[in-house]
Amino acid sequence: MATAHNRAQREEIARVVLMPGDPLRAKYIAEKFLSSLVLINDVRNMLGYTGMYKGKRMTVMGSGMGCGSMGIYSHELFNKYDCEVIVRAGSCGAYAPDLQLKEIIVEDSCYSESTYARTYSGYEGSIVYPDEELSNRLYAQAQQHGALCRKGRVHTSDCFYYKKKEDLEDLCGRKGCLGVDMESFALLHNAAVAQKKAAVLLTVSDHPQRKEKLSREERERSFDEMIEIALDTLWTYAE
Ligand SMILES: O=P(O)(O)O[C@H]1O[C@H](CO)[C@@H](O)[C@H]1O
Ligand SMILES: O=c1cc[nH]c(=O)[nH]1
Repeated sequence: MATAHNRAQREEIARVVLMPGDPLRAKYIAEKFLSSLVLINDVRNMLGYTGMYKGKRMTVMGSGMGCGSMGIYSHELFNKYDCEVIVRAGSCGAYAPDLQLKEIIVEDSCYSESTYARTYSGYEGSIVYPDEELSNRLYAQAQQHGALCRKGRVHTSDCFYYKKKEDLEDLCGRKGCLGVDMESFALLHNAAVAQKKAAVLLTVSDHPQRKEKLSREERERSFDEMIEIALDTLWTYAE
């Protein structure tokens, strides 16, 4: 079948998918954690692999950056490839002052001012939710791994760089967002519309208030704890 953005045939993609933003992180994950690997997509270098994890079939594929890119890939995975479960494993910036670098957030909701959902489906709300059961399983798995982890709301922004200073009192204080990423809103909304399951795990990579951040190499390769939590949780849904 293939699409304009994905050369995989339907049967080459598993029903459960792990999606980091960075396609090179997808390659790293696939090569480190999966066996019997097959490269199933490299259109636009958005690398995707299908392989075995602890005896079950899974796909790992990049989403790219921003709601536009995540919107395309997750739409196709849910609606053209019949995927049932997608977990995003990404990096995020911290808003909550007491978050630590490398701390993990399991999203319980996502706020955005993005027009993505309105454009996609006519949804007028600014908050979307993950699949509750999937999210609870991610959190339980994080606790089993002994990870430094908290559950909470995340802001999905269309901007990584801002000319106007972010209103942290509004985003963190009033709206209750622990941190910020750029894709969760599109993934969770697409899943809700398709009546499929999606959830998000994020590792804190930047803490602007504390002037702390991870290096480029750390963003590509140091998220093993989050990745294992995501894979072990997806395993419970895999065939
Ligand atoms: O690490 P990933 O998953 O790409 O996520 C975050 O990192 C990128 C910005 O550096 C954005 O895509 C943001 O959502
Ligand atoms: O969206 C993001 C991701 C990582 N760090 C940020 O500051 N923002």
